[in-house]
Amino acid sequence: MKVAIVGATGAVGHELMKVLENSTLDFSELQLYASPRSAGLKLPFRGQELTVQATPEGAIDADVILASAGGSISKALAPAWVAGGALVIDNSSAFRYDADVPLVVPEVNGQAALGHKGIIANPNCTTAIAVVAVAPLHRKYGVKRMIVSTYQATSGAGQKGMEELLEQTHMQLHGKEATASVFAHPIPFNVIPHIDAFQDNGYTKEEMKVAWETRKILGDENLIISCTAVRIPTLRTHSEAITLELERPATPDEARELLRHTAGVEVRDDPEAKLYPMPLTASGKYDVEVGRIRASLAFEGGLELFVAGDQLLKGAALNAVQIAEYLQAQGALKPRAGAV
Ligand SMILES: NC(=O)C1=CN([C@@H]2O[C@H](COP(=O)(O)OP(=O)(O)OC[C@H]3O[C@@H](n4cnc5c(N)ncnc54)[C@H](OP(=O)(O)O)[C@@H]3O)[C@@H](O)[C@H]2O)C=CC1
Ligand SMILES: N[C@@H](CC(=O)OP(=O)(O)O)C(=O)O
Repeated sequence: MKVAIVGATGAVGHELMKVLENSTLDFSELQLYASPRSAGLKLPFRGQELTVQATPEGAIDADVILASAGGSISKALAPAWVAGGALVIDNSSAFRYDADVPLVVPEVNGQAALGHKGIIANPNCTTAIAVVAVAPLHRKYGVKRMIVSTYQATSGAGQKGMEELLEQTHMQLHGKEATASVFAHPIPFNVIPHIDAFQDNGYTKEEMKVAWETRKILGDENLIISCTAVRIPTLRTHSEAITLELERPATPDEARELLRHTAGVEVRDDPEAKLYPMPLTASGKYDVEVGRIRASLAFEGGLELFVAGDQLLKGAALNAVQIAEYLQAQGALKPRAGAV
């Protein structure tokens, strides 16, 4: 089984290599691709040095391609990768809303990927983190309405997002004015309620992705979802305050018990002991932290929660590798016929 990463030098690509290093996925070869400027760069993997290649225009000799070079690259090249026989697990938003492309979080709807050839889409990071916690509650209590406020790290905008936070913080601490380039305004000591483009309805595209993609993953087009997405000056991990109106009432204890037995979730919920989800503790972790679980004052029988998930992991690299691991474990991932 040959695996390729396209976008290996980026923020998600870096995490893909780390996750693959410790993955149970059975593969014999890893190929790394990025833009021509990175060609020749050597990156360590399992005690070896792998050379980054410029991404070719056509097919890639790999069985699984983990794509994380942005939507325009995926849109332009994924059809050729699929024509070459590869299964493409795409981190970009290019194909997420196509009816014939499954949008997958393995713990929630892994079966949607079974028997599928071609492209499998990895969800938006904010959405993936939220659904890990919300899916079991939806299954048991029926979510009617979901209101989300996000606190999103700068690495959501890639490597250059983290660099802008660090450089601008240094400048501001030295009394120099910081000019925004990646973000709409200077990010240090600030919060910016603007992620991705504003839509005609006044929401941003990031906010609408949470609504569109949560409905697709949970398979429930009736779910009412409203999100406010905010960029904050942290390096990694997205946090989210989530309010749920439920069809059948749930107590915080019942929700805690259910979430304690949910794959991909770590219940971190002991306010007296100052234990709750935070980027400081969730960064680098595979599980999504869930805490501050309490009865909602806004919706009778509903719940309030706070989640923190490393969006470079569960929101991107980890989820993509977990899709491949899941398919292999189900016997649904095989080398291409005739491949050498
Ligand atoms: N950051 C996040 O939290 C999340 C990101 N995603 C998605 O993952 C994708 C990657 O994001 P991220 O890692 O953050 O971005 P980065 O900007 O950090 O990395 C981009 C990667 O794409 C490569 N690349 C750029 N242009 C080309 C090109 N013309 N041909 C081939 N490769 C190219 C870059 O190579 P080089 O270094 O050579 O320029 C680099 O490896 C995006 O689609 C993003 O939307 C999804 C979920 C979460
Ligand atoms: N938009 C997210 C990261 C991201 O790349 O999302 P998407 O894969 O939906 O484009 C953020 O800025 O935090």
